[in-house]
Amino acid sequence: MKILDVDQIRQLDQYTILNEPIAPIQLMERASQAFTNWFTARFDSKTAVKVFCGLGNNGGDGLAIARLLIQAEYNVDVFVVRYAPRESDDFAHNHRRLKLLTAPVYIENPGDIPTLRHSDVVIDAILGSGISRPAEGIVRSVIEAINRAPATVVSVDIASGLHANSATEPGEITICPDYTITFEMPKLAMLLPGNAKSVGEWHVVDIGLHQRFIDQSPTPYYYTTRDEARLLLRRRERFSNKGTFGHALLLVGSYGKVGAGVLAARACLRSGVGLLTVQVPRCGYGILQTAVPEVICRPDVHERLLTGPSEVEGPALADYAAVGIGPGIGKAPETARFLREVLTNCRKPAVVDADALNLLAAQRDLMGLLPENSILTPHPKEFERLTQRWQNDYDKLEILRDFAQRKQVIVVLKGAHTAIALPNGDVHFNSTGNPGMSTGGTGDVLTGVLTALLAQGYDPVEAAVLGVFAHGHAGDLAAEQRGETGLIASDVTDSLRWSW
Ligand SMILES: NC(=O)C1=CN([C@@H]2O[C@H](COP(=O)(O)OP(=O)(O)OC[C@H]3O[C@@H](n4cnc5c(N)ncnc54)[C@H](O)[C@@H]3O)[C@@H](O)[C@H]2O)[C@@H](O)CC1
Ligand SMILES: Nc1ncnc2c1ncn2[C@@H]1O[C@H](COP(=O)(O)OP(=O)(O)O)[C@@H](O)[C@H]1O
Ligand SMILES: [K+]
Repeated sequence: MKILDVDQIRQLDQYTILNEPIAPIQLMERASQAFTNWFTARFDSKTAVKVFCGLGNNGGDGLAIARLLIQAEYNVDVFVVRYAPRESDDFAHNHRRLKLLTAPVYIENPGDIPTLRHSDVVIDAILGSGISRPAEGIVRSVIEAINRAPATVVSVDIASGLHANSATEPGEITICPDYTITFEMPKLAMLLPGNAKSVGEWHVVDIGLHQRFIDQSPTPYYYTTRDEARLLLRRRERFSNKGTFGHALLLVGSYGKVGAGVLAARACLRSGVGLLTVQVPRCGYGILQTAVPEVICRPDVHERLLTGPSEVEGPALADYAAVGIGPGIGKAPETARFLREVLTNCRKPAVVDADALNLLAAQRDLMGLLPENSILTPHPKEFERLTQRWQNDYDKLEILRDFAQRKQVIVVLKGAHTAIALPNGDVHFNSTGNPGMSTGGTGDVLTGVLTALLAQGYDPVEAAVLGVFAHGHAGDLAAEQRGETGLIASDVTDSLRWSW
């Protein structure tokens, strides 16, 4: 799904109005109905609803929502924050209609702000995507009062005060909602960690904006939907054999971190690889053979480190269908030398994770050896080591896009809504995963998943988008079974389903 910016969404509204065609007020009605459908499914009609409206179209939505809820026999109070003399045409239209049912209360001074109770549900329709300056004066006072109150808060389209696709500067205030119900597509702001409090749990509701305009609109930002991820999945052919699904090589582990290798290996096997060889330091031999009997184990000649040579013969590096390197390998100079050798000899895109990334950060010339379209999977700290500090999430996104383009690699920047930056500058945000996955070893599982997809011949871009989605989906299934708190990395592997 594309993520468009505010200007594009405004043009999309206009295009829909002209080409569907639909009257602007009808489009507002459709958006308000979509919000109301979500709201009535979530809160019953005994709920005390307090709708706070601004004077633009977001406020117009609020007035229409209030009318629809009154018609559905909810108990609704409406407040209009009168911060300016002018109101939008569609606000005025909905104001006239609402006044036939109820009298809104006008808030012009802080003394006009009502007291909110724990049982109240606030609908925040003060400012929407049209915000063009920080919230000040009475708007600020109302936002502060709502944030202080114990009530549940649901924002219409976007939390009042939050910018949809640019940074909220220090000192700016936003509503901190429990929920955001946004129209048609997520806004970039909703995918960035710094805005977590200004977004809450968010849901997209479809308001039928014109698909042709969306298709034609250029954007570097995408959000992976379940349907899109499903389309990437390949079926296993009836007359296949293990050769069909590739022979992968994982280079993993060091003394004390052999478990990282076990996690990556199990996830690789659960992701459909045909055959898997795992090279671990000699101390990991017994562990790996016991924990994962399905793999071919190549013990390194070194007892504790990965250094390269093994007594066990195997294919040349270039003959493996895919190579994954990093989980648990440590940062010893011997391992750094081996990494250099691997990157020099590996002609196919590789998966590079964890300490392999830290070694790249320490010896930047190694980056020049990365095979084109390799998949790097840093968490934010590892990415910072590879690049530089950033000022805010938007700055980070630019650094991310620039890095992927300059190095011609795929960067999977992990976290909630993992951002996958492609060599062409596009960024795909993931839609699956949960905070239960913030636990040691889940990243190692992802390395195994991605290596398996490359070995099966998935194009690296598709492998990254699909693998990250499937890994998060498995995390969500695991959390359903055990809850988030008790979730461990092996649960993610055990929940890999490859269907959704
Ligand atoms: N395609 C869509 O997504 C649709 C959007 N609609 C609604 O329209 C909203 C956008 O409407 P508008 O463009 O009128 O924007 P807003 O409702 O956000 O209002 C902006 C108005 O307030 C002023 N303003 C900007 N920043 C301010 C501040 N800090 N303090 C006080 N006033 C400020 C602006 O000059 C403008 O007049 C969306 O968020 C959504 O709720 C729906 O009605 C219809 C369809
Ligand atoms: N809050 C979260 N929401 C969704 N996914 C998360 C969250 N926290 C962590 N994850 C996922 O869990 C994995 C953690 O990887 P990483 O930090 O490398 O862990 P480790 O190095 O211990 O294996 C990543 O895939 C990341 O996207
Ligand atoms: K709002």
